[in-house]
Amino acid sequence: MQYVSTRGSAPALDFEGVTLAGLASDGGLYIPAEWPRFSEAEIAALAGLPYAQLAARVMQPFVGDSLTPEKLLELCEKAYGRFAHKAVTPLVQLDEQNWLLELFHGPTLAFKDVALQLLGLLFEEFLSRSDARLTIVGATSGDTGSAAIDAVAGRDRVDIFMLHPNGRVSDVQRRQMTTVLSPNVYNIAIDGSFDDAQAMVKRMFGDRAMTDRFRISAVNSINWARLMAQVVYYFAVGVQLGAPHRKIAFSVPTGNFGDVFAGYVAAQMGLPVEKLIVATNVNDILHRALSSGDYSTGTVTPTAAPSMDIQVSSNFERLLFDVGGRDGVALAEQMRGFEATKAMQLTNQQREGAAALFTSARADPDQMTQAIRWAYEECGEVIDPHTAIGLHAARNAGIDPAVPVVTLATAHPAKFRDAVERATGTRPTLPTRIGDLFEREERYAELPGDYDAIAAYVAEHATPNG
Ligand SMILES: Cc1ncc(COP(=O)(O)O)c(C=O)c1O
Ligand SMILES: N[C@@H](CCOP(=O)(O)O)C(=O)O
Repeated sequence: MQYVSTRGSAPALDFEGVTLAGLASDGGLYIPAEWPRFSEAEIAALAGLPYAQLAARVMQPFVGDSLTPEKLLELCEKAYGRFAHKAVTPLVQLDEQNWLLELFHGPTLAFKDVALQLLGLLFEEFLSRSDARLTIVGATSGDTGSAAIDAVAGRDRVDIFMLHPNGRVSDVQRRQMTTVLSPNVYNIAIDGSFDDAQAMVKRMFGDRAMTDRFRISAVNSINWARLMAQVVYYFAVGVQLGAPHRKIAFSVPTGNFGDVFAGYVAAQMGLPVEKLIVATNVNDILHRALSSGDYSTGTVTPTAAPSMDIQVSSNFERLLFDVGGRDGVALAEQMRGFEATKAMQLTNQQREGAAALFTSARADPDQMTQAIRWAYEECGEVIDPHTAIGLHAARNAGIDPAVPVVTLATAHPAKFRDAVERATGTRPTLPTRIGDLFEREERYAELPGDYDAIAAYVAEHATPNG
């Protein structure tokens, strides 16, 4: 399997290459040169498989020759063996039409673990084949940070620098990152938003002074391997609900457009998807883009669903590339315009291509609270604010009642105890494995939202490659 950049000028790479590279050298994102396709019989044969086996089958076409099937299965069994639920991603029925796909049973209680537990092992495997070492630079609005840190803490040949917006993540989210005291882990609280942090991370990939000394890589969903591992649970739930003989709709709480793009990939591979519902909070650039073609940023508004407080959604570029005719040169020009003005209009081809599968909705704080309350009072389920935004969108999308609608439950409610308590009157308790989180020592640096300061900090602490 070869991967090409959405901006057309970086070299094509294989799976090992894109995993270690993270972002393409032309500033684009890597995407498979073509989508692998499963037959109906191959999809039907996934039913009933244990999660790790299903994962290895779904991912093998993307991995190609970079790993043997046996090695891929071994890594999947190791990664998903750490989940607290036997099913790894269990499905819960809410009413006749609505279902929740619980993605938060991994070590750090959010859907990010599903991909990052595997990515940590992939880094280890690929680095063991040479003398290289990695400097991972990541941005988090709360959940990627702890999941990535858990996946690489204490590993040889990797340093991780994780930027989070100071004061804009929940106290549980912050402590899940900052109480990991391994010597290869560096947490940095920056003045600014997640978007500021993500922009600085991307800039570092193009900074020769850094890339000449360090092999920079990514754990955010700009790294293709992240998305690949997220495609798996769409197939896992699909076959449980009747695929390939029945269509399924998915409602996805969305920020960086990674999770919902994984659903798009599953559809390209043959999963019968009725609709992908892109659910946003008031930081609604994606809802505006999909409903009117207007992709223009405003300032990021802090909300009770902080992990979705994002305006610049990296993976939207992958969708624009795929539905816009895969013209990297034209997209590079369009993205340059967006980077300069913070606004762009989707082309007709991009709008129509996206509309075939995507719809969108926005939830304000009241609608989010009402969705938490509905799930609690009518269905006996305690859900987190991000999941609630997805559920609000699912219940209002007007999907044919015969089609099951699966809302992705992206975080454990205990990560957002204040918001859940306000809505339900009940304060979720922390699972026992992090029950002592508030007694643990914290360590992190506080830096201005200034690229030079961040680059200097990384250069001072990272171990050079070679
Ligand atoms: C709990 C939670 N829900 C939803 C999202 C949005 O997912 P994505 O960025 O893949 O769109 C995030 C962050 O990414 C998150 O942490
Ligand atoms: N919501 C994320 C933001 C980063 O998204 P990613 O999926 O690209 O890593 C977070 O919680 O950090």
